[in-house]
Amino acid sequence: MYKLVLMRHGESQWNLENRFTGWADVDLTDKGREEARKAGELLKSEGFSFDVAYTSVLKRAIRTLWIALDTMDQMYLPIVHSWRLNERHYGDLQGLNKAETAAKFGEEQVLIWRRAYAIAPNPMKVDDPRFAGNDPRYKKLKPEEIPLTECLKDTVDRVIPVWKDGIAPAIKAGKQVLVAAHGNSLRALIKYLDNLSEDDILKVNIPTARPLVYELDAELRPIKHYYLGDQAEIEAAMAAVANQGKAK
Ligand SMILES: O=C(O)[C@@H](CO)OP(=O)(O)O
Repeated sequence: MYKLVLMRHGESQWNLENRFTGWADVDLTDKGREEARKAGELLKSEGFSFDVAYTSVLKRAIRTLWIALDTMDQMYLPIVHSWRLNERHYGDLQGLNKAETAAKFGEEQVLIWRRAYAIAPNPMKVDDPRFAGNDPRYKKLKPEEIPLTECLKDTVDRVIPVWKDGIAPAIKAGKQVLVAAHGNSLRALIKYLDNLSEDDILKVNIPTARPLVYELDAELRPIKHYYLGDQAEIEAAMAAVANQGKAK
């Protein structure tokens, strides 16, 4: 039996401000840093120790990983950064307030933009200053790999190669892997691992900086999964994520 730990980043500035984030490179709040520290404490107290970590190229996930590894006294770990683990690109919505968008376009429309499997928000324009093609960290990507918007299906398609070519072989080689990423890139991985239907993944909301343990069989099929920590707190944090798209 193998174990894999998935973790969303701690609270970011735009989580606090309730803004669509996607590929915007927003940092953690003080609370987010504290959440990452607590996650590291929890992992340490539960006896976890890792051999390699995977993360995105966005600082909220990277910093969460650094803080957790620092807390675990595992800063020496090799870290693989992959753009494929970035948050789902939110297209033209990036930067907008979720509640204000719900008040303007309706909660139902915002739920579609946030959680529909195959419907993406309107694309960003290539001459938009927010366009990732202008950012040096993406200069090695093929133009068609740089998103202007994504639905979760698009995110699944670009996350799976880093699973198949990086994370899965590392686990099979006996390495203990920690993945620090984002709400929707982790939902993409979870949809694939658990073979969830489009309806089932719609209801999955991932709380910030809560270690999610997957137990996997020899073929890396999930046996079970569970969050470490106070279950009532985790339930409340998941409900709070779901409610971010309400008009208030
Ligand atoms: O804004 C985002 O990029 C994501 C994660 O914070 O939000 P949501 O849960 O609305 O998909």
